[in-house]
Amino acid sequence: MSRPAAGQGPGASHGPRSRSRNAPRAAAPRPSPVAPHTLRARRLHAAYGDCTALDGVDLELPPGRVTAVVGPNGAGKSTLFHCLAGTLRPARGQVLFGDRDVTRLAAHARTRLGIARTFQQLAVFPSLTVAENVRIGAEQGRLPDPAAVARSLRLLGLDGPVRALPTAGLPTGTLRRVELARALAGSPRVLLLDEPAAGLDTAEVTALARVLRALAADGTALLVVEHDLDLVADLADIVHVMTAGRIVASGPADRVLDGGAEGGGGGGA
Ligand SMILES: Nc1ncnc2c1ncn2[C@@H]1O[C@H](COP(=O)(O)OP(=O)(O)OP(=O)(O)O)[C@@H](O)[C@H]1O
Repeated sequence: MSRPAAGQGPGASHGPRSRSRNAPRAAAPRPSPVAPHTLRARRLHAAYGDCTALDGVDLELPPGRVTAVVGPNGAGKSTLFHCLAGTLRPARGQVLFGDRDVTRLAAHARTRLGIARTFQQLAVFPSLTVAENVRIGAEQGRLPDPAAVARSLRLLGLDGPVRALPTAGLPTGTLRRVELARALAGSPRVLLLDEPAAGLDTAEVTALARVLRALAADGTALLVVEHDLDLVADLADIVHVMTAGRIVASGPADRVLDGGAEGGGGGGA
């Protein structure tokens, strides 16, 4: 995702150094238009003591697209995820939601704006039923829409008898669906997914991919931080490879993942 620095891009050394006053004015470079609900990280830096976790990361999550971040352990994926979700404040850089700077906005306030997340370590309330857990998502989200609870339960196949069961003791695959349904019940515009396939079997991963594709087709922006490269290849419109706190390659999955992303490689950006 690296971009040429100002003055270093293609053609930067060409053209006259000065031009006559009457020469036609070249069109001023315009910032590319940003869709109103695009979540963006700009030049993010984060550190834990002496350990640099993010070293100038740029990322864009456009509506209707699945964006994946992959890379070896310790690359900085979770740190980036936390900065986007609002559970970690970067040392430098910005997080923008459309034109709004949300860098200093707490996680719950971002959820209200429509930035929802799931957790790598499942975080459902064990004594509450499936439906009660999902209802919490509707209350905390962008729109307090009671119909969204039923819709989310249906989308995730949780609208049968399981909806009335306490979540304690339910299998991991079901709990992942509960988490996702809870996030969706708030009608988010952006969905941040931290290892959504962890602990799922092949059939569950296939079903998950189908749901996530449908959400993107409906206009939701998705971020998937994931070790399951088959899922990433199947799902992502664009893949960013992180190593040592930087994005070192970006592009379509078939190009980027050929380089062996989990080993820290990756194709050309
Ligand atoms: N709480 C913490 N305290 C100190 N160092 C941390 C902490 N969390 C992460 N780090 C360090 O920051 C760097 C980035 O870690 P991060 O968890 O963001 O990477 P990751 O790509 O998500 O790794 P994984 O795939 O293992 O989850 C690593 O060097 C890690 O050891």
